[in-house]
Amino acid sequence: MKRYIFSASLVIATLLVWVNNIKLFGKYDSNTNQRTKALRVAVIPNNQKQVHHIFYLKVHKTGSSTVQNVFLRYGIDRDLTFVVPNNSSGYRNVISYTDTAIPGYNIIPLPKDRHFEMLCFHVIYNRTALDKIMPNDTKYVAIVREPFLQFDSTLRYFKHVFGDGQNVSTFLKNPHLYKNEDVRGSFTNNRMAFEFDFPESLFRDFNSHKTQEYLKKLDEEFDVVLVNEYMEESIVLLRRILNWKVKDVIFLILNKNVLHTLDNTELEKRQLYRQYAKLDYALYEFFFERLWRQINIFGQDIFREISYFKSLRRSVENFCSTDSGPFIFVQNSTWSESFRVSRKDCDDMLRHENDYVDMILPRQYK
Ligand SMILES: Nc1ncnc2c1ncn2[C@@H]1O[C@H](COP(=O)(O)OS(=O)(=O)O)[C@@H](OP(=O)(O)O)[C@H]1O
Repeated sequence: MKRYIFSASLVIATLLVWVNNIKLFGKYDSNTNQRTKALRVAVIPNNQKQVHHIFYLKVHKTGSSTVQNVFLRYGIDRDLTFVVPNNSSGYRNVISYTDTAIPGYNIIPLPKDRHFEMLCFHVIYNRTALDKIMPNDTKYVAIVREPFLQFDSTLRYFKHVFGDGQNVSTFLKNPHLYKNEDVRGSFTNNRMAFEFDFPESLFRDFNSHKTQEYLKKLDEEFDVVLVNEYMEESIVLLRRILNWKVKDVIFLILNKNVLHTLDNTELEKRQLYRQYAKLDYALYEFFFERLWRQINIFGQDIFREISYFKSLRRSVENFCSTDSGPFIFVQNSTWSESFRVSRKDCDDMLRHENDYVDMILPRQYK
């Protein structure tokens, strides 16, 4: 009888683990019957080394500067070698608005006896080209934002080009009448998808099947895609996958635009934009869903870390925006040893990327 109960319990336990795995690990690649890369990378042993090889796709108007600052701080502190723009874009902090990174064309050549470790300036993704400059074990990270908010942020940022937003509905009703249709030069034609290097034919002629095929490729190639609306959740996931310390990933919000264009025509504009920016919506929805699948792999503990991180960030934001002493002391926790956040840390978190370029250049190319 005892043996029967034991065997029955074992069967039930096995079934529970199996069901739980399906729930936690979610999607299986139908071709290989394997978990997709994003879900594999999330299961890392605790004793793994910190990741130093990173490509970060800094997608425009998604909160990308806030996250870039985390990479710049980390890389500078450890003297990592950055891929740096050579100013051919006209900007010191932009590799290219239209192309991927190409040595001798838009990036400064590799310093002697070093290899590139981090790329975090604006550039267009292209895996074949990036494989030529980044190490094989590079983690690929990117960021997306709810498409209409990304579009609205773009319009406000480039107000000198787009005006005060009055003509947006007219444009969205007939986008093909505008030169915006040339996807390479455009900041409003599915810009996020363009930066992710979606095939150009899909911008002219949307095809759901081909879009999903391309998303499958991105799913295999990117380790973490952060979602602006869940920034803290995304950053905690990133910290775990890179095996970095809590202090490394604290951030202050950068590049906030206080202007607002959202008004009583917003609903109409949203509907028109969804019709127009099909690639951006497909991209966002895909990685939104994937973010939560990845987070869930870590179980309840990651949710505790997220709420700890949110409250820590509030304290840091408060400290950095007031005149309240030279540092705050952060007690040790399940996720971190104790550490201090100093006035210098606040300055580092707020420093503009151009100032980081000025710090990187003399170190790498002395
Ligand atoms: N942490 C966090 N969470 C949510 N949103 C954030 C965050 N950090 C920056 N932002 C918002 O992102 C917008 C700026 O994006 P980028 O830094 O990518 O702009 S840029 O392309 O580098 O110019 C800009 O959006 P708008 O204010 O709507 O224009 C920022 O407010």
